Amino acid sequence: MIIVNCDNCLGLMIGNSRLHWALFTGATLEAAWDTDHLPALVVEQLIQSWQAGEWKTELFPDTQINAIQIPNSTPIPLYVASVVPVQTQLWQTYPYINVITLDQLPLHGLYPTLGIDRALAVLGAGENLGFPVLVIDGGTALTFTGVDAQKRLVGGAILPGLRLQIQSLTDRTAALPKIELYSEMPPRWALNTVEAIQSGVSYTVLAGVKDFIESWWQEFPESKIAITGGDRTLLLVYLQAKFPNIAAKVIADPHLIFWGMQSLTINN
Ligand SMILES: Nc1ncnc2c1ncn2[C@@H]1O[C@H](COP(=O)(O)OP(=O)(O)O)[C@@H](O)[C@H]1O
Ligand SMILES: CC(C)(COP(=O)(O)O)[C@@H](O)C(=O)NCCC(=O)O
Ligand SMILES: [K+]
Repeated sequence: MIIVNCDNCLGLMIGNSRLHWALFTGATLEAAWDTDHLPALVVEQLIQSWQAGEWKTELFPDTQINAIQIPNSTPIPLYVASVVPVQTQLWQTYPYINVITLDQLPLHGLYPTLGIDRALAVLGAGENLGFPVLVIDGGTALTFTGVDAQKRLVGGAILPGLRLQIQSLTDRTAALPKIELYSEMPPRWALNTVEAIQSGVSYTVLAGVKDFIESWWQEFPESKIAITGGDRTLLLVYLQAKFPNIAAKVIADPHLIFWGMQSLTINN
């Protein structure tokens, strides 16, 4: 297991849609924000500044980090977890990078190709809420990841996330338009194309989520369930609309991956 030792350090989770950033001071999560994947030139600029101990917060306009006064000082340590190897590559020239890998986590029974985002999120959820725990991550992919009381991976599942489902219909059909999902459950029996897509995606995903949760509770009746990722709020609103009793027991938390990183810090 690695020990993350930091006064001021950056955490970076590289997802398939976006970058997820965190500023830690010791074991405290001071700020978290998301950006798009960055062009190589911007990455170069950041690397050079951080090496000189300068934060370059102006490169993250309109994000939480701009509200924080951080003194420039020594080179800034960067802890990276990534499920996108070409994006990881961009940061590899930074001398103060630490790439977090599965073997560094205090979890058992992980299979070698498991996503580090899933492992960190389920670790973070378990450290905060207790084990066993099930994590639902509504990201580019929608994933379920469950760990038992002994911190052993029980298993999980992967399906296309909400945006990806809609996008794949638009991309691979002639007649289906580009649409957005609304923050409310649409009517099930649609009478137009837009609502038909909205209905199809939201009702089937919701039925799947409910089924995975109920199945998990059959094995682990006392287990906490946490939901994270860019679609967590939408999924929870859908769940509240159709299955309020289940929704009431699902805990939404955008920072599970960073709680996982935080649990590795020396000050923790
Ligand atoms: N600015 C955004 N860019 C991309 N996805 C977004 C954005 N805001 C909300 N989302 C939603 O978040 C989901 C992606 O979740 P996210 O956790 O960012 O993915 P990843 O961790 O794979 O990068 C998409 O399905 C989309 O519906
Ligand atoms: C399933 C994922 C694509 C999810 O990535 P994300 O949606 O968070 O960008 C990622 O966790 C991954 O690449 N996993 C490797 C395969 C596995 O977990 O079994
Ligand atoms: K994710």
